[in-house]
Amino acid sequence: MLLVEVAAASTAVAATRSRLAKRAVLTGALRAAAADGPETVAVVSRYLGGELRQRRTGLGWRSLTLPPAAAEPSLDVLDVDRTFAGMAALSGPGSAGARQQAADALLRAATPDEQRLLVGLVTGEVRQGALDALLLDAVAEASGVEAEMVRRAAMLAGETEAVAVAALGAPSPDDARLALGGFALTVGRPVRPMLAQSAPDVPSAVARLTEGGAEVVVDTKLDGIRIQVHRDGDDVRVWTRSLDEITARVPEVVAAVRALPARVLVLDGEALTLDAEGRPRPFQETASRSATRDTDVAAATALTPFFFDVLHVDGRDLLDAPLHERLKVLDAVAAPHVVRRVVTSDSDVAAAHFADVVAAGQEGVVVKAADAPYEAGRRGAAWVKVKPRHTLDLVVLAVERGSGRRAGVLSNIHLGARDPATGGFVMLGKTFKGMTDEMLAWQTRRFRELEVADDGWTVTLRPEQVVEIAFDGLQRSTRYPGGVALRFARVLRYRDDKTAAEADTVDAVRAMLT
Ligand SMILES: Nc1ncnc2c1ncn2[C@@H]1O[C@H](COP(=O)(O)OP(=O)(O)OP(=O)(O)O)[C@@H](O)[C@H]1O
Repeated sequence: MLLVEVAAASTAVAATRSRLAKRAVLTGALRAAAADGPETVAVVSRYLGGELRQRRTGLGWRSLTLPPAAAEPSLDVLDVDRTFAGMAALSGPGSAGARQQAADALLRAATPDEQRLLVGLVTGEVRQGALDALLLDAVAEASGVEAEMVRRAAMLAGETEAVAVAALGAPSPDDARLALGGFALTVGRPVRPMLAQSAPDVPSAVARLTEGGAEVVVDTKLDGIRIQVHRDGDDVRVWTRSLDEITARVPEVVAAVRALPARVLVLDGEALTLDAEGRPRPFQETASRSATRDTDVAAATALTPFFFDVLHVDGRDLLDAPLHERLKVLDAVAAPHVVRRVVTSDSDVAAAHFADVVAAGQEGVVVKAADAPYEAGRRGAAWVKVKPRHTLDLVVLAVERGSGRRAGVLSNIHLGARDPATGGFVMLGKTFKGMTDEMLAWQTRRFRELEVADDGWTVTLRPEQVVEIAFDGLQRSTRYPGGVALRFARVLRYRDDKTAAEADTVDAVRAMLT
């Protein structure tokens, strides 16, 4: 299959706002790929989702200067994939130059449309969560199976490519169903974590879940890093929320799980650093601890794992078991490391637990439907988080140079919410508050990597860096284009475990304006 067909599909998807039209284009492209065989489906499903198959190519987007484009399309998708694989495999002296040459040759052979696609793939610009969801629907349509089956398989596989290959490679819809049914939870292969919706306070969270007097689980929300731990005998591996493996960096988590009384286990939880009294230390410490490879720092700030869910134990898959059953198993296998919770249908009891945990320095609670299964990868209705302070995950659109004490660093950041209607971002305000010296140094480096323009005062960025912002309230605004602005916005932390596609939307922000 020619790359130009994928480029045309990608342009057509971006050009329409209709989900149906987008899905039809993706379905057509996937069918064309399927006619060429599984290798082509593998590459095309990645490219349509906006990413390369290679996690890292070593190519920096800044080094991509566009040579003149080719007049006629000639590139085959499999050749393009091989070229990127070659670049990724280069190492040692001279590899940067060789990579550059290979990129230049590839871009020279590409038409303008193809160049746009290739640059988008290298920079990650076209990648979006919404696109992945659409792509899965297109896989379902192209293979004639139910969308729900495809989604479930993708969550269990932790990726779309393998699922597209399995579904589209099957000779009939029944065979495709069979192939998709084969994606089970596999110990050693992480699944996408279940996510939570939010509610402004405990009574509304409880009310959402207790219709008919049902009980809810009110779990302590710990402010650490999400961990998914798989154990198979003595082999223990740990992944983050974004499914990056961090096993080597968290030996204390590995040791704690090895000491539990089960041979095979998949646990979901949070790791954090505690002080001598057992109160959580500031999140920044947990974050820098889990990112470091420095053994001195690691020894000084040990991480403690806490678990709030179990997905598998000794041959038994628990994804479809109701939460109350999973928690019984969790208590039996992970007792010393289980998150504190109450089970109730009484909103006052839930609110009292919330007050207790916040007083103890924890972040809030997650209220969960006791009878719900584990919905891997879904921000479903069964988990609702409540925090005492307002926060939003926004995207940094630009940054201004600091002055005075901050001369020489990039300081005041422009904050944007995602606008699903346009695929762009809407500015909600600026802030230079809440940044530690360490954060200022980090962001000055980071924002230079994302720079697209610099007028001498403001540096415009590629909208990729997610930042978690605390604020005191919202106000209507004529100054900002979304009609809404943040009051007293301050930086809590940079979120490297989230992509811009996962940032909060301007609609969600407007809905908070009451
Ligand atoms: N007891 C708990 N149950 C579920 N999630 C918990 C719990 N304690 C802490 N968490 C964290 O809260 C998050 C749930 O919120 P959500 O799914 O919206 O993810 P998030 O966007 O990373 O949230 P946040 O920024 O609020 O931590 C989980 O990803 C997990 O890291």
